[in-house]
Amino acid sequence: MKSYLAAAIQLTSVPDLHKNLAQAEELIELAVRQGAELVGLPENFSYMGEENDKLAQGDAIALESEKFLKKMAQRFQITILGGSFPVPVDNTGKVYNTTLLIDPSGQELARYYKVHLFDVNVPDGNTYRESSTVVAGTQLPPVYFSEKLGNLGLSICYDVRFPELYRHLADKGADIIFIPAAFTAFTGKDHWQVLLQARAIENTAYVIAPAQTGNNYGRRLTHGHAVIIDPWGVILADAGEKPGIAIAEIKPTRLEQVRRQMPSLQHRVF
Ligand SMILES: O=C(O)CNC(=O)[C@H](CS)NC(=O)CCC(=O)C(=O)O
Repeated sequence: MKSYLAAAIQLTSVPDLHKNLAQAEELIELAVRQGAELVGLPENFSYMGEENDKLAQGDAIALESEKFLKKMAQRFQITILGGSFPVPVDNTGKVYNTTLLIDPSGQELARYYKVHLFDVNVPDGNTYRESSTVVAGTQLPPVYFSEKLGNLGLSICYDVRFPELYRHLADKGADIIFIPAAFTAFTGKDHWQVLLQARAIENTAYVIAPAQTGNNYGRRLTHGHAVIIDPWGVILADAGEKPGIAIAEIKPTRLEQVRRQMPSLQHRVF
């Protein structure tokens, strides 16, 4: 593994596929100009909208999103995580909430279907029933072993509340964990940063957390603050509340140092 720059992209995705891809492309290009070699996009980067509209356009969103990711990876010679997008599941009328990791040649390296679905009545009055349109994945997420970039672990958004999933990634050797999200503004203000720092600290791993921000549609407000966190839990970059990027250096020497200073992964009893 070498030292390199990684970027977490922050978007306000809306119910307009092509507009979202154009916004994403601009920010990917900005990250690449600043030297990023690994770039992550947030959950539902290509479409945020009413569940029924998302389903109705499911095939087009899935196809265009995957094509877009491959095109960006090849054009800019980067490894890219397509935070998530819906992929229709045969004979169900539903989709998998899917994240894809693509290499600079456009090859798919890893794929994960979100396991934990956000079926929550948020105390601000908004109700979420992700399971009404999404089929839960049944497999733990993969770790992709990259000689250059380190071992890259995948996850999506609400997963962040389930530490056992990240222990699995740590057991598999994850050095860098992706947590792309569309966190609600209401839960995000109290939970987002704390949960992300906890996952970084307890697994002594970098966390790259691309995010949705602002008013995506209707009353849907997302928290923003795409961040990159180091294995000690320090926030290296924070995109704030507007669309933009968080960019920071990923360093193998820092990983080794923190794992020497705090060898908690080696002290596990259970
Ligand atoms: O709504 C959409 O259009 C797209 N889907 C999402 O944003 C997903 C599923 S509803 N959001 C989350 O998982 C938020 C989790 C969260 O906010 C928390 O854990 O507090």
